[in-house]
Amino acid sequence: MTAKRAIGRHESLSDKIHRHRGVLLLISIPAVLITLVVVLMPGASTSVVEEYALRNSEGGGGSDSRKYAVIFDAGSSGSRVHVYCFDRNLDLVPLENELELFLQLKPGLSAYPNDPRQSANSLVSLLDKAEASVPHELRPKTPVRVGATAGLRALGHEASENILQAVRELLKDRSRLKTEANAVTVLDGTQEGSYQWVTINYLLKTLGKPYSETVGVVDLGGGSVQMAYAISEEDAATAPKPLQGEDSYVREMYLKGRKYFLYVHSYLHYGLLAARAEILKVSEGSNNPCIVTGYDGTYKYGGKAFKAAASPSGASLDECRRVALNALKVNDSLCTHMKCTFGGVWNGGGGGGQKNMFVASFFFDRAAEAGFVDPTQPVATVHPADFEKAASQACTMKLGDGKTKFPLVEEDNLPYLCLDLVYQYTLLVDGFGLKPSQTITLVKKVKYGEHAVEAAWPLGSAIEAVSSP
Ligand SMILES: O=c1[nH]cnc2c1ncn2[C@@H]1O[C@H](COP(=O)(O)OP(=O)(O)O)[C@@H](O)[C@H]1O
Ligand SMILES: [Ca+2]
Repeated sequence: MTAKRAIGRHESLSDKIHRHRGVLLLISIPAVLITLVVVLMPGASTSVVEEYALRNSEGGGGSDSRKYAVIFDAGSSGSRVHVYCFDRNLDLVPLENELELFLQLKPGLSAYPNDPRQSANSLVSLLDKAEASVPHELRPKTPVRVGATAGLRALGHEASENILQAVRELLKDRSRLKTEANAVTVLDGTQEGSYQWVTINYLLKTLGKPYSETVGVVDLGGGSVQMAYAISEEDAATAPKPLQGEDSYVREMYLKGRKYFLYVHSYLHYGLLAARAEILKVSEGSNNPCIVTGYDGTYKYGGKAFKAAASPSGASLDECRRVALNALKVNDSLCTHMKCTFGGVWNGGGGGGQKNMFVASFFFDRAAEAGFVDPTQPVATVHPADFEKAASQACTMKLGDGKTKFPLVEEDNLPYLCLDLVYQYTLLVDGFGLKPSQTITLVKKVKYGEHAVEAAWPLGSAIEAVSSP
């Protein structure tokens, strides 16, 4: 019975084919022609092969779920690019051997205040290499962002806008990457601080946990310094209202299913290189107790020159501390809030989110140069007091002995080693109110699986870029 029905169906199918052979011929001729064109056209056949190769190289996972992001960090002292690749769970996946492509060069965009085109062109080599690391067919889907920080902030609106416009044109002319609206901007300081907080907590896998289990961050750049940490909803409700033109103290963020209230503040002109100028301004053209004994020169910052000369009696830790406190404006009479850091800025109220502090950028670099952390390790556990201890040695040395006493310090930094270390100690203890004995983590990179990723704000920006629809 079954066999009979099958035969019957076979017969009727061939009958049908026979009856409709004219229509079938009409359909099949264009189909064959289209197939021939697709296979023979050079462009089309290349893309078919490339997609196949990509799928194979990814072990069958498919490229569809992978998202790349290219983020430029246009910092005050240099430009850098980071390329990240995320899987569909928003976990980082390796590009080649590392979890990110990271390239950097000096100087930054703000070194060309009067030549926007040259400023933008300084990014060309970074752009070309970053783009080349993104698979061909994913480039038009891959967001590229350029975030400029303190260097362009300090240049003022017109000069910085001209440079950003030249960067937008460079991306349009030279790149196939996707530029969203507002992809090329000066980040405001609170944005920069919150991206840094997201970066570190993402890499530590503390995102999604209660706020008191997250870590706080300090990022000491060349031009500005940021602090960010999560606070309770109740503390957020009591945050002082920002004055007109100021950034608000609290950002609400929704991450991994949890709402966070992030205290964040950025201090323009208090990055390490800018703070040198502030400290030299205090002694206004005369000798300065922070300058290493035996040095007499000028310090250039932001297009201005400052006299940087040691006093005949040499540098002094105590006197340098006084000058640093003066430059920081650690002065309670400025504070109209319950408790301030410095310059009249609210301190955020402290709490569990500030218990563990991850302190990045120049804090790590100077500690490594001064020799009390290992530069080959991604993180180091120290205490603010370690900066004071190193400062007491730097402030009593003679310039001529610098190279033997501190062999890792870059030559240009030697005259300023006492100043830098005193400033860093003063910033942590008198500025941010940390105890000298508190354990803090100096961080250059954060381990993520077998790899380590740069502890810098661009990852936070990349996560936002690939999460938005
Ligand atoms: O990706 C990074 N990884 C580690 N350190 C970084 C990275 N980007 C910047 N830094 C640190 O920041 C310092 C310079 O700050 P930057 O030029 O970004 O100033 P800004 O943040 O005030 O604009 C560098 O010397 C370095 O210590
Ligand atoms: Ca920076």
